Amino acid sequence: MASEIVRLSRVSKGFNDGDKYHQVLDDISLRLDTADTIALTGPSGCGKSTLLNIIAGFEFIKQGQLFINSQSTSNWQDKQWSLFRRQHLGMVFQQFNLLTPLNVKDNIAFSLRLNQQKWSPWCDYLIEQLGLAEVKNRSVETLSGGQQQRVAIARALAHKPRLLLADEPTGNLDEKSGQQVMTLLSLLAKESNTAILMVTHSSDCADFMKRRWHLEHGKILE
Ligand SMILES: Nc1ncnc2c1ncn2[C@@H]1O[C@H](COP(=O)(O)OP(=O)(O)OP(=O)(O)O)[C@@H](O)[C@H]1O
Repeated sequence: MASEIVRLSRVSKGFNDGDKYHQVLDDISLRLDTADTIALTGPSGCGKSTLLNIIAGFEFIKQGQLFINSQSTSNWQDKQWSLFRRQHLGMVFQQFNLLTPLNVKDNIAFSLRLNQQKWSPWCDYLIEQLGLAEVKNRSVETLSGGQQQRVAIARALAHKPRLLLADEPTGNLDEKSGQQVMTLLSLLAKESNTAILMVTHSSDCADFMKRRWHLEHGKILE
């Protein structure tokens, strides 16, 4: 049965822009469950990354409430946020944030170690499915952009997180590679029982997700 992973209740968020206040999210309520895969769309600058950053605990809210795994995060300190990120969250952001001197396997193993987890057959499966078997011992800095993107996906899914937050995960790929990555991402997330919230500007990529949230003028339309 689907259970709640993330719930926002009447959340507003804005930033000071010189002497003006720029409202980005306006009284938003939404809920994301275990079985969800959601494409987050909307024009540039509408607040998509801000919403992801709030859910990951990188941006804080003063108005409204954020619940993670049905617990209010209002009093969470850094320690609780980092525990949540390590145990339950996978992230693929526009900059892959890979550890460039390390090889593919060590990049994945490093993030597992942070969570006291060991290499498992699932990790070998991810490497194989994502077409990285032949380059697994190569330093990630010698890989192409598309290969690095796939390493970032493998690393994000290695600990079978409850939720994957992805910000334009196919942004640097050509259309065909983008479609391949989306097919794999959807398949692997399903196998690891991981929900997805994915920012995308591509309607084709959005079609891989079951639901769509469109963010505009601070509001979400489903
Ligand atoms: N830390 C910050 N300080 C000030 N303004 C910010 C901050 N973060 C985001 N903003 C502003 O909030 C608005 C929303 O930014 P955000 O990056 O969330 O948009 P986006 O929808 O992800 O854009 P894009 O599709 O271009 O990546 C923008 O006007 C941006 O300048």
